[in-house]
Amino acid sequence: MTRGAAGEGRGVPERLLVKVCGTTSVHDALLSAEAGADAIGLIFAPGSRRRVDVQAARRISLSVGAGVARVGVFMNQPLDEVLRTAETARLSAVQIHGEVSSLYLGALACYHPVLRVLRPAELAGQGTTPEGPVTLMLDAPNPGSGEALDWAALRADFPAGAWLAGGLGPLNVAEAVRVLRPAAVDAVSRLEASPGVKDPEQVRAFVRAAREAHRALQAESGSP
Ligand SMILES: O=C(O)c1ccccc1NCC(=O)[C@H](O)[C@H](O)COP(=O)(O)O
Repeated sequence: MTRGAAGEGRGVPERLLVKVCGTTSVHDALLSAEAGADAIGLIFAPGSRRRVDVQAARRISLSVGAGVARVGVFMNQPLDEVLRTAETARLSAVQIHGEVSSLYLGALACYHPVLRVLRPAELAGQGTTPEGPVTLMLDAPNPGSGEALDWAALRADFPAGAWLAGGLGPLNVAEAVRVLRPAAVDAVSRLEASPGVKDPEQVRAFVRAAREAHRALQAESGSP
């Protein structure tokens, strides 16, 4: 991955990962996998309309196999709950929202790759997302709300190597990729027919638009 200081002369990442979040069924997991997604998100955060139970998540994870990353999404949940869920649901990474300590993140990172979610107001001064098991991810203040961020305003502070979420969909992902050059894009609301149920056309169009945008950036910059 090409990295650099936040904002300054950011390169084009070698790969753009695409994550389709809020998967609640084997049917939708296979749809995302067939559309070419690199990762699916399984939400365990309390109160989410897309929350999935651990046994259903396990069936979903096993259905897509090792070729698609299974990211468990948690919000202010105890460490032992996250670790037990990750094991039972066969997660390959955990995404952590909310107020947690660096000790908590460090302990989790001993066992699983961690996506640490930040809101726009927390971005300043983060620098580059660190090499290693904790990767930064920018999301809207109200996750899963479909609210898009002001990418141009965040450009100077967006850490190289970070993931991007927040109101992304087939119609705007190309612009977000062009402005912020994230290492990965993640979406849920704009890919749904109803909460927790995917719209196949939107999922396919999102993956396609993200890939095309990344290819165009690579071509422009002369990267292979
Ligand atoms: O989607 C939810 O219901 C949710 C609830 C609580 C914590 C996280 C949640 N979603 C996490 C995601 O990774 C979403 O894909 C991300 O917030 C983007 O959502 P959207 O803006 O709706 O595309």
